[in-house]
Order: sequence, then structure tokens, then C-alpha cells
Amino acid sequence: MSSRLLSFVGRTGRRRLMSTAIKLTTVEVNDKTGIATLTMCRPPVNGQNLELLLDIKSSINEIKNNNSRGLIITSASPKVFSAGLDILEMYKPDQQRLRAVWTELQNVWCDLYGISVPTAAAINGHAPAGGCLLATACEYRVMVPNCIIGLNETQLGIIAPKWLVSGYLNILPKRVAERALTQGRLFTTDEALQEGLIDEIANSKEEAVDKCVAFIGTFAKVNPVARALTKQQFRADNLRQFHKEREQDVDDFLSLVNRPEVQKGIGIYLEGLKKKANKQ
Ligand SMILES: CCCCC/C=C\CCC/C=C/CC(=O)SCCNC(=O)CCNC(=O)[C@H](O)C(C)(C)COP(=O)(O)OP(=O)(O)OC[C@H]1O[C@@H](n2cnc3c(N)ncnc32)[C@H](O)[C@@H]1OP(=O)(O)O
Repeated sequence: MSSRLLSFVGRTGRRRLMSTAIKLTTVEVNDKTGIATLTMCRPPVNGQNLELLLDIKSSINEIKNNNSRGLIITSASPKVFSAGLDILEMYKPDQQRLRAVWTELQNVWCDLYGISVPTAAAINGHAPAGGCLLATACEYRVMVPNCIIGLNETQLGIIAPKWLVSGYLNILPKRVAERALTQGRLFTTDEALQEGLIDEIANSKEEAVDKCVAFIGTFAKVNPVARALTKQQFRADNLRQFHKEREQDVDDFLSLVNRPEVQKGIGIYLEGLKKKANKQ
């Protein structure tokens, strides 16, 4: 939950500041299907800052504890599923906060990757980097047309850590994953379908959610404990490896982000994003 200062004029005519708690995710459970939809709501692009990551984590935990039959993750933004990590968190960062951001990204990934109920991503917009991470942590992906998805880290001059890549490797043949990662390739919706990075295309967010519901429905007659244990068997090695390396991974991330040449690169990248946005 993030807190925001709201400014308003009181009866005395003085401007007052009020702190309110604003949730950056919502969870809605459908009474008929029992499926929970987790929606990210941090405009404009669901940039994953500390507060959004904390809210995603708490929503996943809420779904874990409320006996939902499945989890669908999607976005409230009309064009973007998630633009990945909020780059502002990495630029001239406060060290403690930066450490917390990466730790929470790790937490979100392992909670979503490891949850026992069926998971699906209704990718209703672009999903680069950390956006792709969330989608590939799920068991099924449905995406709207004319968007991009992928791990573009090498394009930014950085490498994606192993755990971030492992979702990719669950889905793509090793040969395709290696080439895409070394190129920092962002797949269009059509390319993603062709390579198997997504499972289906839908013409709207609503249709994407419906297709995710249908996927989760395929487990209706499967024993949920047997299903969960089978999923766990497939994912346990990646999770074990991740837990071994997670502390070192935070240290590596911090030292990478703090390098002067990386800071310079992030500054230039941010400028480029802003210029592009201003031109539109
Ligand atoms: C960059 C170097 C990082 C170095 C870090 C070192 C180690 C990291 C280890 C590896 C981990 C990586 C995980 C990540 O997720 S890194 C984040 C990578 N994300 C991206 O490269 C995506 C950048 N964004 C885009 O490509 C596009 O915005 C889009 C998602 C395709 C959406 O396009 P569009 O709908 O046209 O929106 P705009 O481009 O106009 O953006 C609107 C608005 O949002 C700001 N913005 C966009 N993305 C981010 C972001 N990731 N973080 C913060 N802000 C972002 C953009 O600047 C615009 O802002 P203004 O309206 O204020 O100008």
C-alpha cells in the first residue's frame, strides 16, 4: 500500500495535506468461477516501483489465503501490461530503497512462480523486461495484438539474472531462449505466438481474461493436490537455485546499478523515453 499526499482547501480556506493509503493493485474474485483477478493499477505503465511490488506481493498472498481456484494477472492500463522495473528507482538511487526494490521483485517472482493454484496472464498491452517476468512466471499467457514482450536487458547493456531467465526457459526451447536473450529481443504478439512465448492471442482485454478463465477451467476435474504437487515438481529446481543465490543476487544488482557507466546509461535511457513520450 502506498501513501499519497492529497491537497485540499479546508473550511478556513487553508490548503491542507492529507495522507491517504492507495492500493496499486486490486483483487476481484468471481463468485461463479472462484477465480481471482489481480489487476495492476499504477499509471501510466505499471512501472514496478517498491510500492507496486509490495502490493502485488500482498495480493498474491491474499489469493493464496482466500481459497481461490486460480489467479489471473492483468493491468488496468489500456496499452501496457507492465513496463518492468520503474527505471526511476534505479537512477541516482537511495541504497536501502534500491535493495528493497530488488528484494521485492524477487519476492513477487517466487510467490507467483511457486503458487499452487493455476495461474494465467491476460497481457493486455506491452510487457517488456519485468512485465515479461510476471507473464512468464504464470502457466498460461494470452496477449492482445500489436504489442511487445520479451527480456530486453542486453539491449540496455545489462544481463538478466538466472532466476529472471528461468521462466523463459520453462516456455521456450533453449536455442530460442539463448538467441532471444543474447539479442535482447522484444517479440511482437504474432512472433511471441509463433515461438510459443504466449499461448493465444485475444482481440481485447475481456477476451484475454475469458481465455485465461477457460484455461484455468481445464483443471476443474483434476485433483487440486495432485495438480499442485506436479507443478511444484516442475518448478522446485529453479526455486531451490533461486533461494541459494538470492542474497548474492541483491548484492550483484546493487553493485551493477551503482556503477558510474550504468548510472550514465540509465540517465540517457530515461531521457530517450521522455523524449519519445513528448513526441507522441
Ligand atoms: C535501463 C538500464 C537499467 C539498468 C539496471 C541494471 C540492472 C537490472 C538487472 C535486470 C533487470 C531488469 C528489469 C527491468 O524491468 S528494467 C526496465 C526495462 N523496461 C523497459 O525498458 C521498458 C521501457 N518502456 C517502454 O519501452 C515503453 O514505455 C512501453 C512499455 C513500450 C510503453 O510505450 P508507450 O505506451 O508508448 O508509453 P511511453 O513510452 O510514452 O511511456 C509513458 C511514460 O512512462 C514512462 N516509462 C515508461 N517505461 C518506464 C519504466 N520502465 N520506468 C519508469 N518510467 C517509464 C515514460 O518515460 C513516460 O513518462 P512521461 O510521460 O513522464 O514522459
